[in-house]
This record gives sequence, C-alpha cells and structure tokens, in this order.
Amino acid sequence: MRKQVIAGNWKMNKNHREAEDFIQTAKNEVPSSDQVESVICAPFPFLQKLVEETEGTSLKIGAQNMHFEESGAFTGEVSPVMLKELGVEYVVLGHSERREIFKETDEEVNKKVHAAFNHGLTPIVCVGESLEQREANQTMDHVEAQVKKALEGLTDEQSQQVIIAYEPIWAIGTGRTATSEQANEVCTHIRKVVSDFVSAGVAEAVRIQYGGSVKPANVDELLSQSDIDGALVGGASLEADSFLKLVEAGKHE
Ligand SMILES: O=C[C@H](O)COP(=O)(O)O
Repeated sequence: MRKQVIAGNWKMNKNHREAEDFIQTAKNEVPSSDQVESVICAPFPFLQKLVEETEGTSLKIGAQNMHFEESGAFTGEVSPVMLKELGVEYVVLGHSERREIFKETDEEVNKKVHAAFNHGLTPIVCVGESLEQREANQTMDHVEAQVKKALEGLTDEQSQQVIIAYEPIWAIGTGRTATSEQANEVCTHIRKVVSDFVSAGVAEAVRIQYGGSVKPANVDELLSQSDIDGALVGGASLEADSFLKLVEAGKHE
C-alpha cells in the first residue's frame, strides 16, 4: 500500500499575510496519518516562516524549484544547500511552467534530482505532454523519455523515493481535468517505465501523483485509480479549506 501524497503548489501567488493565514488554519488540521502525506510548496520568500510555523505538525514544506549547484555565480538562483538549511523537505522539479517558460531541459531536471538527493530533499518530478503531443499520440513516448532522463544515474533506493507527478499540460489551470481513466492510463505506463528502467520492486513502491485542475469535486475519483498515489494541486491548494478537503480524500484512499 503506497502512502498518498497531496502537495499544494502555490506557484507565484499569495502575500506574506495570506501565506501565514493559510498555515495557521491548515497546520493543525492536517492529519498525522499512515495514509497521507501533506506538503505545501510555497514561493521562496515564505519558506523560512512556513517551516518554523509547521514544526512538529504533519504539514511539510517544499520549494517549487532550485538550482543544481551548491553555490556560485548564478544570479537570482537558490541552491539546494540553502533550502536544506531552512528545513525545507521537498522540492518540485521540472514543472511544465519551468520547462516551457524558463526552458528547463530534461538534463537540467536530472541534475536537479541528483542535487536534491545529495542534500536530503525529496524531489517531486513533473512530467506531462502538451495538447499537440496528445493529439499526435505521442503522450506515452514523451512521458517515458522524461521519466527515464529524470531517473538517470540514481540508485534504486533514490528512484523509489522520487515522487513523480504526471501533469498533462493541457489540464493545468484550465479547468479541463484529464478523465480519471486518461490520468490512470499514463500513470500505469509510468509505473511500467520505472519497472523496465529500474526494477519491478521500485515501480511497485514509487509514488505517482496526478496534477491538472484537481479539486475537491474530482479528487476522490482520481485518487481511487490503481496507479494514482496523490495529487499535485495548483489553484485548489490556495485556500486552506479546499486543500484540507484534498488531504482528507487522500486519507481515505
Ligand atoms: O503544480 C500544479 C499543477 O500545475 C496543477 O495546477 P492546477 O491545479 O491549478 O491545474
């Protein structure tokens, strides 16, 4: 039985007060549970405060990106060492917005995954196809290539700890969710890719999230699918009530 992971990705939203209000409401409501792990991935300026506020609770804090180098002349970047020092535990890597807008490559994502493990951070690695790729029947090949490159050079144990987030780009922030069957079909394929590329044991244990317009109204059906082990949520993670409903759904799977 895999533990569900419900991760909120706030993207570039909220001010300090709003972040604080969210955490005050959510931190004691998030259950300590064997069934579900709860994470909020916040903008860099809020991380220190959020880590402090959630200490001793079951709500964990993640970043939304980082550089793969420990330090150096990389103006505007944040290193894994800095995140670890703050007490951040997770980091979203290779989100489609990073890949599309900031031109991140599969190679960079792989370097970041290695850097995350070198510094004790759990990577949430995003993969997913565009609408054009889906319509051209390239979804499975595209996602397979992204997963293999992300896991390249990892030990089996590290591969098992990676959280893979399948996010079809056409379903992100559009209100257009993949059907639970569409989402599960790709997540099942990802598990097979991990099985062939790493091992059957790792594939059985690795957690695969779905992301793309997940909300309280559709989360139960998505999480009930055989190969979906949680959700990476943008819009519906911005309000504490809504995030808590998603966590509650994860607890019941
Ligand atoms: O990281 C989260 C995803 O990009 C999904 O965003 P969304 O739930 O607003 O569609």
